[in-house]
Amino acid sequence: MISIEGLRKQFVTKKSTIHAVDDLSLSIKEGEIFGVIGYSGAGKSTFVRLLNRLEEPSGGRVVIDQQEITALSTKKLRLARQEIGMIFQHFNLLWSRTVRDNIAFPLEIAGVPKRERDERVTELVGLVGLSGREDAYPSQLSGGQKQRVGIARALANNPKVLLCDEATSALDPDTTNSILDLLVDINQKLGLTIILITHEMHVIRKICNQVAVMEEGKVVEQGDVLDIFLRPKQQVTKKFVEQVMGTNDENENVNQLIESYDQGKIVRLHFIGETTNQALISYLAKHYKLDINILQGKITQTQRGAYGTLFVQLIGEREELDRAVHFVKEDTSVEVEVLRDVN
Ligand SMILES: Nc1ncnc2c1ncn2[C@@H]1O[C@H](COP(=O)(O)OP(=O)(O)OP(=O)(O)O)[C@@H](O)[C@H]1O
Repeated sequence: MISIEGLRKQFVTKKSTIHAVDDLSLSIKEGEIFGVIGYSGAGKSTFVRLLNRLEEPSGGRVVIDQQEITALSTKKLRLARQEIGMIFQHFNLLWSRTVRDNIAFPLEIAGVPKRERDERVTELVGLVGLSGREDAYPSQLSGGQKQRVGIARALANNPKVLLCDEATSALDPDTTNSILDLLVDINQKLGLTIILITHEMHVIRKICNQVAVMEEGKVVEQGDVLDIFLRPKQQVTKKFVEQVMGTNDENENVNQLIESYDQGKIVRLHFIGETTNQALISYLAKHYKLDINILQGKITQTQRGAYGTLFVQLIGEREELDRAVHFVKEDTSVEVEVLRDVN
């Protein structure tokens, strides 16, 4: 759906030349929610603004739905932008216009007749959950509601792609979650491809399928979200994963666990993304003669199921414990490591 090749943007200032986006190549599939994460200054905003040429590239190619955006004349670009919706951290609403008129604005520009415009606005207001607030002004809305207006306005012309530039960064955690849920809902209902820029890994974890990590204008790591959580390679990626999973001070703790719980087996269960495995603990307790003691762990949810680690103590006859461990190894996708066997 989107192909980006060798994209570059330099800002030349009196003192220096800043390579905000530096030879960046990516391809993004149709219907995907693609996250781009990086710390402040990594070049994320510049990157996303290059995609619809709110910022003119210094070099490289952007192709969206078979249309080479980087080769379009100003006039054709205006039309192409109707296919690319965008939402912003600070909403960018028109303060003197009501919710209804904000959402109608891109339709007016596209020359949609009044009756059709009204119908479309009513539909969009319902889609983003703002029915009843059509006549409110932005100043009368909460942050989450303002972003809902931003989303409805971005969707007005039925775009194929939605660009989100730190769309939840100004919102509190609950509101962030409700806006992220809305984005997933829209992605599923409309089959829209979403590119989402953020500095928060929990946003990526919650809704993205794919993620690219940016540092100094480049993509330094990229892949399926679950794989990136499982095997982060770059230091910067490891730090982002730690935002969600906590720091990796397990090794010290493991020795402590082994010393404190001297009965049975101590095992580490590593959940890597299949939701069917979430009932594993109760399954083991029901089907094998053993007691399970959960000692420590952290499990989080991604779009592809649970990810995380659980340390458990299995108490029972050696043979029964061996059978249970064998079952987990052979018949589930949960990775199991015996840290201390029966004494
Ligand atoms: N118009 C501009 N003129 C000069 N330098 C710029 C301009 N816009 C961005 N930059 C520089 O380009 C680099 C990347 O900025 P960008 O805003 O894209 O990063 P970011 O990852 O989005 O960070 P943040 O989340 O803080 O906005 C920074 O060094 C920034 O100072």
